[in-house]
Amino acid sequence: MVEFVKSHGLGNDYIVFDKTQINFPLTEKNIRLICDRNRGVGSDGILVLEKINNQEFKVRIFNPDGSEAEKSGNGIRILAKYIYDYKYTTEKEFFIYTLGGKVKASVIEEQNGRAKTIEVEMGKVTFRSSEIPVAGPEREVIDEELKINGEILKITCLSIGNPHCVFFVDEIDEEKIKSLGPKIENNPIFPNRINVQMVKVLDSNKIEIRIWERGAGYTLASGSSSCAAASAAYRKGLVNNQVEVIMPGGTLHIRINPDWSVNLIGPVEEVFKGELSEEMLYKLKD
Ligand SMILES: N[C@H](CCC[C@H](N)C(=O)O)C(=O)O
Repeated sequence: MVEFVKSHGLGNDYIVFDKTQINFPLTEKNIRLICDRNRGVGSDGILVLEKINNQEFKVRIFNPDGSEAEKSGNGIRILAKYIYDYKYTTEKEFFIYTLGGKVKASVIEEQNGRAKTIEVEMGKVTFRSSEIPVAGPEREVIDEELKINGEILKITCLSIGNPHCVFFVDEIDEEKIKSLGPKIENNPIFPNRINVQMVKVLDSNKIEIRIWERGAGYTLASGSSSCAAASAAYRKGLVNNQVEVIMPGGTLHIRINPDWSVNLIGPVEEVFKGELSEEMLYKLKD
């Protein structure tokens, strides 16, 4: 029997598996099938948890297209809630190793022994082209021109473990992010592809964003995208170091520290628990 929990962070939903229960290969085909909203469980991604000890955990993060991600802000909050609620730890603060580095999660609000609000130390951002990566000469990618759809965009790119491409607008336009998103995501100057954010600065402590995620497409919220958009705006002097990031799914609170490490605070909700049926497991093992 393969059990899972389905949770979301502001409408960005993930399926959580315990690694010890997984008895099928984590192939692209299988990840795509499980994340399929018609033929599978359906989600914006999969988290596979491995316990190291009472305070250290490891996670693999998968996008619904089957690709593996280095980091996920909503994913880490969802995983932290799972670790706490299902008593994998006796602590309220613990570390999670991701492909994009070690992060620290803290349960900062709970109700009846279940985590409601999580803070994540997401790691440091870098604007260096070689660390994102962005093709071309070694440089910081700030306000560079990129031609997309015959339009010249000014982009600021960074990594917080996973890669992000940020552009600023006067007015949010959902159709525009849905048309530009895939063209930017898959542009050859991004060897590992890239997550995309359209950003409208509302005031010195508030931005509104729309997201096109690498390997997932349009999502209602994204933690790492929130960190990236806030960091790009801060680097350009458009906001202070504490930023509310407003998305269709809700608001996340970001703090950019002097060393360019970024903290993220936001809610998590568990929706249901389930188990993969024998028929599904038969397909996954095929
Ligand atoms: N699609 C992302 C991973 C998930 C990020 C997002 N869901 C978040 O909350 O940070 C990537 O390939 O880097």
